[in-house]
Amino acid sequence: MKLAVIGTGYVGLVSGVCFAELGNHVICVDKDHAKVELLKSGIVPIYEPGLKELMDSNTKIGRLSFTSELDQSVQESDVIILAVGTPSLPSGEADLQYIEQAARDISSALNGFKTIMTKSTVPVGTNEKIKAIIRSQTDHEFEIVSVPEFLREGSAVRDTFHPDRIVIGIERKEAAANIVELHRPLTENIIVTDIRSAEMIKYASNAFLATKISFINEIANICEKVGADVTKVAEGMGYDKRIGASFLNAGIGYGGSCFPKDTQALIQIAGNVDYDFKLLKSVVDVNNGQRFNIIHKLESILDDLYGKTIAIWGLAFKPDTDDVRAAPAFDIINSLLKRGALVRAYDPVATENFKQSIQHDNLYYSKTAEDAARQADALCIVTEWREFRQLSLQEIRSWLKTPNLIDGRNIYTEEELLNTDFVYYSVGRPKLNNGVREGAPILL
Ligand SMILES: NC(=O)c1ccc[n+]([C@@H]2O[C@H](COP(=O)([O-])OP(=O)(O)OC[C@H]3O[C@@H](n4cnc5c(N)ncnc54)[C@H](O)[C@@H]3O)[C@@H](O)[C@H]2O)c1
Ligand SMILES: O=c1ccn([C@@H]2O[C@H](COP(=O)(O)OP(=O)(O)O[C@H]3O[C@H](CO)[C@@H](O)[C@H](O)[C@H]3O)[C@@H](O)[C@H]2O)c(=O)[nH]1
Repeated sequence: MKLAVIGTGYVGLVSGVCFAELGNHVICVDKDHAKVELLKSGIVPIYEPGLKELMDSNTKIGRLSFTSELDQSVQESDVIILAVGTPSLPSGEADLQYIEQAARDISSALNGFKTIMTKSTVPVGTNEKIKAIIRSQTDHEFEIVSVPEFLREGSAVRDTFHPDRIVIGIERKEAAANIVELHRPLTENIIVTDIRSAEMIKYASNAFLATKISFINEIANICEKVGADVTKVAEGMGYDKRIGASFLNAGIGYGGSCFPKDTQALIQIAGNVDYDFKLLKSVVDVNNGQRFNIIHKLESILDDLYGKTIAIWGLAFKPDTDDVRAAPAFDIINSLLKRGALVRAYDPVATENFKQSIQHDNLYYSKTAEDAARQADALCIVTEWREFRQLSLQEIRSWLKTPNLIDGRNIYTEEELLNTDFVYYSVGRPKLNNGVREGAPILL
């Protein structure tokens, strides 16, 4: 099949490359000329494991190309895939300006029947708007299909080749054949439904996953007070197939370009039809507070943070990505700077992106984990990069001025802390002091 992918961000680029790998001819289009030039010269503008190799091999054999010329790409393709951004407006609603512009751009280029497939996450009713925009500008026939994307950053290539399901929302089920065929090599789990339900499946899925995270984080906060261990609690819950073990990792809360924006957007979608989505509002509230537990824990050890040196390991919103959109590290670092702390931050790949948003006299970006930790009064683990896990606690101890470790992602076990002199705070597990549990009240 011949495909044009509009928007070469995390979703568009990964989808384009993977569809090419499946044997389709793919033209990736972006209005960002600098990005297109990078892609043309073989440089992947994002960090995503496994993407570069597939991009290179498919470009080489001529199945994959990059351009800013939308008209020609649309005219040469059977299926047009919309993968432009839908960020949040200040109100929390999804900003549809990019997708509406892309719809206008496509409509003026149409030269015959096309299938227009929306992968961007869009509020219920948006595909109908897209249809109306295109209909108002062309007499050519076209079919609108909503195929929401469920990939995760950091494992986007793997997720694209092994999706749990493909959701296809379409007005006339009989028109779905080519889109089913396009996705058939990926999974047997293909659900064909109406467009509004497809749009809602995407928001409901993200909102549910966000709810799981806030739920376990609240359980973790209670565990800290009653002397229980949330990792054991989650394990015990997870064996119940109705609950499931995934997405029960307690920590500093969710970030990224999807959960924060999509939960807000769903609250707005509900609000627009006079429905007060109380549960989801609480999920967001819990998440917004969770990251500050790191600050409270630091203050409980160091008291006043003014003039203290705090090392931050991890700036990306999760490991294996350079994406810092809505990363909890922003709030944590800003809060430390506000208290007069000196911050030494390190991330294996996301530093450059992070730097573009915060520069401050008291914020130093280190080139190594060791450099960030040197002579620090405390070390905070904000993102669970594998690199951090591979360092020995003895080594880390030798770099720090005082052995204070705040593990926001529970990367160490209690056993590993035995025989060390760390003051160790994690999330939802008892505080350890010199390897010994401290402060857990005994419940009778
Ligand atoms: N990032 C994810 O993990 C993920 C996963 C699932 C769904 N989504 C959804 O997919 C959509 C895209 O997300 P993303 O993270 O890939 O966005 P992104 O910001 O990384 O990329 C969007 C790209 O679209 C380009 N663009 C915008 N308007 C254009 C136009 N008119 N013509 C050509 N190019 C245009 C931009 O220049 C940019 O390169 C969003 O709706 C998002 O919610 C994202
Ligand atoms: O048990 C968990 C799992 C995740 N997180 C956090 O949740 C956020 C999101 O993580 P993840 O879902 O792995 O990454 P995303 O790339 O944001 O992917 C989510 O958002 C995408 C965009 O809509 C969807 O396509 C994916 O299905 C959905 O998982 C990150 O900050 C994680 O640290 C936790 O705190 N605990």
